[in-house]
Amino acid sequence: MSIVLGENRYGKAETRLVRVVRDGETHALVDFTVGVSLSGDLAATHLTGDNSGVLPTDTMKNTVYAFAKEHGAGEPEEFALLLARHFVESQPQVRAARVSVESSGWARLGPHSFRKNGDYTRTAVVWVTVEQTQVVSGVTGLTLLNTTASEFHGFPRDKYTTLPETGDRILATAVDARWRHLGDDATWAESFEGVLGALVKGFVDTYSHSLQQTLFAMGSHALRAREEVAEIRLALPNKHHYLVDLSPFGLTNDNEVFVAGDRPYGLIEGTVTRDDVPEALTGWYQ
Ligand SMILES: O=c1[nH]c(=O)c2[nH]c(=O)[nH]c2[nH]1
Repeated sequence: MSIVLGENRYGKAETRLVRVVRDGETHALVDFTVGVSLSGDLAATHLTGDNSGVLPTDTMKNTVYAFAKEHGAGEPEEFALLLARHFVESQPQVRAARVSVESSGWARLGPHSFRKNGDYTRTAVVWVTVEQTQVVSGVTGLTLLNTTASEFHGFPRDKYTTLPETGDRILATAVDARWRHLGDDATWAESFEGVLGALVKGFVDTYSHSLQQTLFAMGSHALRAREEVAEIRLALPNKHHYLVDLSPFGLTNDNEVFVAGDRPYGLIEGTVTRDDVPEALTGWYQ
């Protein structure tokens, strides 16, 4: 028996970057959380402690800030590509770089005043290897709710099933979506807004018999709306809303009073793909 080193990577997680662009009196603001992770010919440091190939994670953090000054921090995908390409091109032992950006939106209140948006986070993850580039955009925490047009029935029952069938319920979820681009040069902001709009439209316009059906409809809307997107991975928590029993108070409850459940919650996950696109790098949605 021998013990061998398996897959490994290293990097700097969650570098917090705020970049202000001063255009006279009017300022613009970008708020990114950046993750860098490198892999390649890095066995020596694990096996013998030879650090000759280990670009310090501190340097990765510094590069994020220096690039924000030198190149600006534009679209998350663009900034991530710039960083990932830099690490692969400048460090021969690095064969692949994964750079993630979480972008928090700030709504303008005045020339230099902003209010933080809490309704969702935009994300980008890029992988750059010596041969390949892959860009994945996404959104997390986009909470959507329909007060009707949702049923759930026809499911199997066993001796542990207590869930009543319903022909009218609240359907709510916090969308975690990632979509893989076919290329690496989309018009990122427009593409993001397009996918976001399509996902929301898919949720709103679908008469749902299950969150699974809604997931496929949302993914299909996104792929139909944006030809630059190859596939989309959705993770949809089912944010259950339970009818409150008002009968002890002599009151009826005709789908009007609910308790919003917290945990546990159903978690519906799936990928919606065009059937004619090249394969992704494995684990592209991670
Ligand atoms: O849309 C739903 N899908 C399920 O798989 C499920 N399971 C459950 O208990 N409620 C629901 N709702």
